[in-house]
Amino acid sequence: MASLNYARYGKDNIRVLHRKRNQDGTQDVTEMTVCTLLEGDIAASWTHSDNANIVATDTQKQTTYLMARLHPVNPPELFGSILADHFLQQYPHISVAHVSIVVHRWARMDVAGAPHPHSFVRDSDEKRVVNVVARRDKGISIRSGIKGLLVLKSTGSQFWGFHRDEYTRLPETWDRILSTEVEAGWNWKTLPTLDEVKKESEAGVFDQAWNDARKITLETFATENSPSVQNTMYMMSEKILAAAKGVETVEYSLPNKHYFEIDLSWFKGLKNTGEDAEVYAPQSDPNGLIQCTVARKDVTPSKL
Ligand SMILES: O=c1[nH]c(=O)c2[nH]c(=O)[nH]c2[nH]1
Repeated sequence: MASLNYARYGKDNIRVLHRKRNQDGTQDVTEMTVCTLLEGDIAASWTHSDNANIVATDTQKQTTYLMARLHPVNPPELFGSILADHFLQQYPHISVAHVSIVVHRWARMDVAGAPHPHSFVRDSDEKRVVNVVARRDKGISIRSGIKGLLVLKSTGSQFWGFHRDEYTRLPETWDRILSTEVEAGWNWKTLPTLDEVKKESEAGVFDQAWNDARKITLETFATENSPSVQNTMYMMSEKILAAAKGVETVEYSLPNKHYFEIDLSWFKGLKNTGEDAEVYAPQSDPNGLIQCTVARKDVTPSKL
């Protein structure tokens, strides 16, 4: 005998572009990729070929388009909560609704020195991401984040004092290139209702936290003389917790994208290592991968 231990289903890669016409004649665009996943009294579809309780994934897609037409799409934390809450309100047999949103960058173009009213450029692969989980009678949990923010510093990074034994080859360094593709997330205190999410949204806390987290990430990366990726990400996390009061935990996942020095001394004794290093070999793989979850002192981290 078998039993269905866990099931959820939905529509992934729902692509939406929203155009907003402003009173002053300018327009805004928001492009996002949405994933919806539902849980609840749905097992019979798997176990007994009974689809009566299945809200078709196509319906979930149509609902996503409709909600984007009927409600604000910004901030994504609010839109995700509206969509997730709708699934719980509309379908009593659905107990948990997951909505993930990836927002793609469209930065307003500067043309002849002025912001253009309706033209945009994809200036980076960086994404703003949001994961919303609405649980019936248990509130709305939101994780906000940044993905794909590629950064590099050509000095101001060290790595020394690490454990050494007969397996160690890596020399200590007091000056190296540091590069990473930032993946950062911050988990909000669970909000009891959609109205509470709306209040937070109207107070601007989600956009403020995203701006602060991005600024903190970039400024800490640039200005700290980093002793390790580990320490740098901890500094960033501490600052985000200080800046965003409604955030309970901060997570970072940072690949260490290595740039190796190249010994060129075989050519007439040419110096290209240590203080003389100018030409480096970027490495695509393997890469270090450093991760952490940082909580306020009074909150027990859930994933450590
Ligand atoms: O910042 C770093 N942390 C490490 O754990 C590590 N390991 C390594 O080889 N280089 C680095 N750099």
